[in-house]
Amino acid sequence: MTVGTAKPQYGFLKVRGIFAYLFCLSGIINILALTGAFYMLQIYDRALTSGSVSTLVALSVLAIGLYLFQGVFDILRSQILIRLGARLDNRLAPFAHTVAIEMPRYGYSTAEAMERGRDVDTLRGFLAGQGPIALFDLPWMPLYLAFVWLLHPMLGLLTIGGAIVLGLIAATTELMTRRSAQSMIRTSVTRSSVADSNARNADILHAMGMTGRAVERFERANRSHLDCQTRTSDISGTLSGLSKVLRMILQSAVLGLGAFLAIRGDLSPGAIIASSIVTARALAPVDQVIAQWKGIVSARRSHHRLTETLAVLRDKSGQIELPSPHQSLVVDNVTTVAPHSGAVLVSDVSFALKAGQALGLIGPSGGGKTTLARSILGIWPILRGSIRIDGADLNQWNENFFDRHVGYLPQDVALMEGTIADNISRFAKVPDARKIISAAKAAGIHEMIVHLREGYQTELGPHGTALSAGQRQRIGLARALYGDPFLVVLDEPNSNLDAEGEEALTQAIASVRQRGGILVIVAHRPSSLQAVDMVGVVQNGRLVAFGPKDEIVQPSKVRPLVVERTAPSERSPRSHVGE
Ligand SMILES: Nc1ncnc2c1ncn2[C@@H]1O[C@H](COP(=O)(O)OP(=O)(O)OP(=O)(O)O)[C@@H](O)[C@H]1O
Repeated sequence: MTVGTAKPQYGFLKVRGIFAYLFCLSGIINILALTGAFYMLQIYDRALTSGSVSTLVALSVLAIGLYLFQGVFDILRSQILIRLGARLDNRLAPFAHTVAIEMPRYGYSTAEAMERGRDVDTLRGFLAGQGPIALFDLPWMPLYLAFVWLLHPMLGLLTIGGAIVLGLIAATTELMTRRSAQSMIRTSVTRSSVADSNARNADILHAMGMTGRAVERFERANRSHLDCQTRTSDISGTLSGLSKVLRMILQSAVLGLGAFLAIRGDLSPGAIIASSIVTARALAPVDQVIAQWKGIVSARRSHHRLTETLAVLRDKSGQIELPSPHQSLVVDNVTTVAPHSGAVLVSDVSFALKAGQALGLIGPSGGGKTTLARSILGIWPILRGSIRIDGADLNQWNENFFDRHVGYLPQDVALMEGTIADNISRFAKVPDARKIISAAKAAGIHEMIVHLREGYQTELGPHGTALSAGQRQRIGLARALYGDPFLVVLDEPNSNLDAEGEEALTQAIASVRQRGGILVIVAHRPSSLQAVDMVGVVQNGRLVAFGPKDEIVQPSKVRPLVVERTAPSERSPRSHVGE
């Protein structure tokens, strides 16, 4: 999957320096964390034995100073991690969102696509939590083990043994939760898909009394997600509890062993307390890592997916801006497959159009007209062949080309939340009022718009719900015509139009031709073909006929525009409709 956008700032790689800095900072914090142990050693073995109050005061002042330092470094570390999360978010969110927008084109569900956007949130949330702190502290564990070893090798051995057991628990947590964590993502995506589909089809659910069943469907998806979540939490919760108990046992065991060694005269009383403090501190990160395991796994998964996401973003920013197209559209031997299933939907289609020509695509329902229109615009990636505009492959044109020189009206119109002016101007940063009005006039909807109370500033709800289907279609047409694009593709633009709308459409097609543009229209009604000069018949995924309208559609037989449906295995030779 390649996506044309600005150059991705690969935030992950650039944070390596910060990670090194955080590692060193964690080193300082961990060294300072030995303060308590040293303080105990000095109090018991020096101040108490000498009975010197001034030594006690000096040691206490020093300890307080070191604690304060540790606190400052701790705050610094967590602030850096929070800012790192925000910085990653800033850099990655636009790219993750671009991919989320692109994914449905490749057959992914909206819920799967939205998951990419959530990955950025997951990663930022993780960086602001306790997980990374535990991970940064973990490598400094040997420092504490060495300290305990120096106090007495037997204490060192006991602590190392405890650390190994806790490490094994962490590894078991990873192994046992891996599979259920994956199922959790799957069930979460399914749940979001069901919720999304129910919300989108609210009208149908209400009108046909399907709400109850829709809720049941959601409940089932929700239950299986919750089951997965419970299983994962059960495993990590149990192992986390076990590790906590073990840590407490170990701490007491260190105290006990220390006391035993002290009784034998091998250890000072101060060392007993110090070893207990240090053991607790040494094992805390392992404990934390186990407790935070769910978050760590989610963050790792999000990181992995974002890395993949960024890898597929192809940089088109350096691409040379080609001159404005003004000559031709060539569809050369194009074969398109369905995203995901890989089924061939359109095969070996070739035709060429010159500036000033308009092509009407006709044929039976399901024949492949929409798929061909989508392939021409690069919405669905083509498997074989090429689409060339003024000789240059579609891949060579950058996003500016599509913005300035392409107009598209899809079958389902798809207006966005915003004003009518926003929608017509394609959400231009600086909308050009002249162009908006001219596009609205070309679509024959200017009068209707100015009669609205807010005129061009009328806010459309999500999906343009404030308008009728015919009005939405005409605003969609105006959006396709905005800025006089060179290539205009209209997919059944008249399915909701009245006679006046049809007339405006015919005029719009004629004016695209007059100004030297190229227009492709997917048509079901003969009336849409009035202003076109070329006709192509798409049947069973093939262009079975292509040529001047007068040759392809015989006026006496205009009715049979809808070609008889043939079995998918039959491949018709080139033929003329109505012959
Ligand atoms: N997302 C998809 N995944 C798989 N197959 C698809 C997808 N969309 C469409 N198809 C299949 O591709 C074939 C062509 O569909 P297409 O929408 O291009 O036909 P059409 O000629 O535009 O039909 P209509 O006139 O009814 O709009 C159909 O058999 C359809 O089932």
